[in-house]
Amino acid sequence: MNEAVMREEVVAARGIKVAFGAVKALDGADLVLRAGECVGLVGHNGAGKSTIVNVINGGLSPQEGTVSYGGAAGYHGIAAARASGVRCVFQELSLCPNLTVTENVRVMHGDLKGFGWRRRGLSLVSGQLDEIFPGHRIDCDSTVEDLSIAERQMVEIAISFAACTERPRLVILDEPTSSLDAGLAAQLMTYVRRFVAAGGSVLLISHILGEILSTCDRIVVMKDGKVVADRPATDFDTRRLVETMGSVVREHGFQRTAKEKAREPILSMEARHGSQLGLQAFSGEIIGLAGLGGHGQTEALLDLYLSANSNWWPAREPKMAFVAGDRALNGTFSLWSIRRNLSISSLKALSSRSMVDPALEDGLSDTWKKRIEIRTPDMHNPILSLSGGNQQKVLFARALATTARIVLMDDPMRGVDVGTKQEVYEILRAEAAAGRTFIWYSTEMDEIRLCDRVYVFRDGAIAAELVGDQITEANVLAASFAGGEAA
Ligand SMILES: Nc1ncnc2c1ncn2[C@@H]1O[C@H](COP(=O)(O)OP(=O)(O)OP(=O)(O)O)[C@@H](O)[C@H]1O
Repeated sequence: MNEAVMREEVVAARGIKVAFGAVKALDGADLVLRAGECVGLVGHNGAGKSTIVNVINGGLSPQEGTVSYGGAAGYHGIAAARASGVRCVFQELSLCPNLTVTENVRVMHGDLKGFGWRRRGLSLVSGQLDEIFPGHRIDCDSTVEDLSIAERQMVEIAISFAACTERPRLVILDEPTSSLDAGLAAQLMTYVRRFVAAGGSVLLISHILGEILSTCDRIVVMKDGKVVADRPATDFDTRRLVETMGSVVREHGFQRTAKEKAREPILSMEARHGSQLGLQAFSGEIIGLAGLGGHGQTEALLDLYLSANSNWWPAREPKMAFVAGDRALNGTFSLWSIRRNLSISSLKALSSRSMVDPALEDGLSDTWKKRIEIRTPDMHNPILSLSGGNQQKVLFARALATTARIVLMDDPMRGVDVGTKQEVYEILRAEAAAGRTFIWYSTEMDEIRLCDRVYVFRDGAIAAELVGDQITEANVLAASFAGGEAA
């Protein structure tokens, strides 16, 4: 018997079937997690990853199959999972926005009670934050809605790993680094390895294949509700992983454009916060905003957007479209259908005599459903019936479907699978070649490398402008830290 099989079973889900109406979210999936291992779970958007997490977490009862905790089949549910030491950091963050960080610890840890709980909760979460993200600057007395999306993600991760009366045995991390910059993501992965070395178990779900390959001991690949591979991580490299997921690795032979300077910029932002550098965008360029997360990139995008649009009366033909990064907060209309979520920014083009033409609206939604493969049987279904990555695709389609000449993107690829990302990159290239301009904040270096020109942000200001071959990870990192010199 090999070592993995001998290790103690923390959770085992076998033969799991879950259907939502006509959609078979899980179609006989197996997933076994053991102590002392980090398992990577990958698959295309809608493959069933979050659904199997909900089953393991006890929040969803399967129509068929069994779930056992600690090797003993028995009661299944949230309480059983919790009692077995299962904790989960959800893709759609679940902190209460109107409570402080410490009060959220109290909500998540029912055993934190009695006199002095606030003081104990504060030291629990701040200690855990220090351990996972040394050097973080989160004030645990602040209200969650005042934190950035990255800080909220960090807090939720810290609360899940924190041991109040009992240590967690299995922590499920569903897209934990989607809002973290490379430095914070690396800190988290280092901590995950420490937790696993001490006997803990981690299930890591991510579309960033590099972190799966470098952090996990075993990788499980899902496709259309089934597990199609379950092997040691050493059996995979990026290409094999992508192919097992059912996508094809494409080489990007993008030709960077050198269009600037000769013409008038179509957009500019003055230098700020003591920097000498402002931002200029020319027609047909893809401009990247890089740097450590939370250093003013999102604020710069919002300022650019508000410089051309009213924030209370939407223009009928806006000059700029905006793809929001925090889809739950300011991206999706959660009570609307997928189709309405997609068409909302194109109403003028879809209207005749001031009335929206349903046939045109259906045409638009069918076109984009095919173009970026929105996985749903019916675009009239509610937006929340989509998996997270598919919701993000709808936000993308909403912006690209407009006639806006400039598209601002606030780290828009969060949770989008690798196959779709490649499709979207090609759409961006084609649209840029046709004259559209993209200003793209991304926390992923692979995306920053696809840009024609990059502005690196530091402390709210532009610290460096990199063009063409200057766009390297080393130069971005050097400019991201005070005293660093980009080559
Ligand atoms: N509450 C629901 N109602 C209807 N369909 C649902 C519901 N939840 C999930 N689904 C469907 O089940 C399938 C699996 O979704 P799931 O969220 O598990 O995918 P995923 O692999 O986590 O995707 P992603 O990478 O985008 O997060 C999808 O087709 C999704 O649309």
